[in-house]
Amino acid sequence: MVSAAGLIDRDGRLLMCTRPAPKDWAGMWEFPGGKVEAGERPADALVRELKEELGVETVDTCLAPFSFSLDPNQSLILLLFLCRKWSGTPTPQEGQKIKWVLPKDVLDLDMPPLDRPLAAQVRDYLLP
Ligand SMILES: Nc1nc2c([nH]c(=O)n2[C@@H]2O[C@H](COP(=O)(O)OP(=O)(O)OP(=O)(O)O)[C@@H](O)[C@H]2O)c(=O)[nH]1
Repeated sequence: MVSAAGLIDRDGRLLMCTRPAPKDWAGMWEFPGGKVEAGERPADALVRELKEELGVETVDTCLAPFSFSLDPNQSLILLLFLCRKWSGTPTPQEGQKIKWVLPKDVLDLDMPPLDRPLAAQVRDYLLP
């Protein structure tokens, strides 16, 4: 199971990150996050990953469950939370690129297959 975050800034933009090599889907744009470890709660995993990957701090009550995506074998579950409150400025900690993207532009990015339907849902949710 993987937890990922749609970080939304005050202008309603989404933070997207590239996957650094040699990870799978390297160079593609994804939601920040990572694998939930054994015995870990999904929201706690995401709090940990956001600190590790971006140096931002948040708490589980600021992570709103939004949607999920499944691979064809249903062996990977990608849980997407939305988050509007954190402290610190997102700064790449693992060599990834990051950028703030307007919802209308998010589907223009090259992204892993599980992310595309989630990105479409977030876009529709955020667009007026
Ligand atoms: N973090 C993240 N992982 C995603 C997304 N979409 C997606 O298919 N994945 C997949 O979820 C899996 C776990 O992601 P990850 O590699 O970021 O996990 P991690 O940071 O714990 O990795 P590690 O094994 O290097 O410690 C990968 O197979 C990755 O391809 C996404 O938007 N964000």
